Amino acid sequence: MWAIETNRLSKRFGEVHSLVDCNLQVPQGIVFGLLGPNGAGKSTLLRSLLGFVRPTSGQGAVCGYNILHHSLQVRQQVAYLPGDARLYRSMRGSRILEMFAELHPCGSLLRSQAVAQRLDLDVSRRVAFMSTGMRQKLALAIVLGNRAPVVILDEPTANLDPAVTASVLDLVREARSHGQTVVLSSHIFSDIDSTCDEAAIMRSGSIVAQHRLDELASLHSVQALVSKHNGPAELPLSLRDEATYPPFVKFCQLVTTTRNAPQPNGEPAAKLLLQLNGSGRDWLPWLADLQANWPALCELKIERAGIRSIYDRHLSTPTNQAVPPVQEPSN
Ligand SMILES: Nc1ncnc2c1ncn2[C@@H]1O[C@H](COP(=O)(O)OP(=O)(O)OP(=O)(O)O)[C@@H](O)[C@H]1O
Repeated sequence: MWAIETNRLSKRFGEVHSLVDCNLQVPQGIVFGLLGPNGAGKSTLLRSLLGFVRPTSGQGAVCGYNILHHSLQVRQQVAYLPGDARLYRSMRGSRILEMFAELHPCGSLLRSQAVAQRLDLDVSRRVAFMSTGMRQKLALAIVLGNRAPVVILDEPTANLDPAVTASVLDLVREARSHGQTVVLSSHIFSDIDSTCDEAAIMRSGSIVAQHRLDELASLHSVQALVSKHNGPAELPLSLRDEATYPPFVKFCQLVTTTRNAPQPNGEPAAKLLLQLNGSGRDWLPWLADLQANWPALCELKIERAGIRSIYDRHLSTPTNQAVPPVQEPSN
């Protein structure tokens, strides 16, 4: 049984298609990342699972409970941190922790107090007098103190400083060690890379990619600017057709960009995206040759390919154009 499963889940708000045939399967007991640009539909998806948004069509289940017909049971299985958690402003933090611990069958005041302490939160203050980050810590103490089978966190580390973010991510890993499934919606690639076992990318209301992160370990991504100013900007022959790629090149795309590089002549630059598999011993000499023979290529940046490289690939392709299939490392 999946912890979370959706089948062609769709939601339309008037003319806005927030979810479009969204298919998702989240295995039990893992930390699962959900990424996507603003407006991709992440919050709508999470809210649909919990019954806060009624889907226009499609199906979904949480721990086997149908999201349309067993909404109460679904909520009993889930500890949910909304993206815009709002708490009663006149209440003190301590009273809020008590109230939420009583409300949920898997809640625990002691555990929530312990989380608040780890996050260094003074729970004696009234919510109205807390800073944005303090309110976020309070909401996290409610949710991460809960032992529900599924924990859904919509941008949990927004507004938190780096030290608190690290503590929150530790708590997420601890939740997994207790057998909980955690869904983490975030814009922060490093949080996803360091914490998640698997991640999905949403775009325009659909899941466009889903990956186990350990499968990305032997991939490197290369980004470089291609500046017409220094010579021809076209791809070399060997990179124009997949059939002639060197064996370690898993992906290659030249993307026109106006974002990154104002060119001296004001023209848009192009960006080369490469994905290379295997040991650097194999591909570093090839990359050095490529640069030596292609003067337009500059500002090479090589990184271990985390989820960001997959994200860039999917987001750099226009919506009406198919993204090349993902090539997993063959080793
Ligand atoms: N209640 C609503 N009424 C109308 N449109 C909505 C509503 N909720 C969401 N939308 C629209 O649905 C789309 C998806 O929004 P959603 O909040 O799910 O995106 P998101 O991926 O969570 O974005 P972000 O990263 O900015 O939080 C957006 O176009 C948004 O304007």
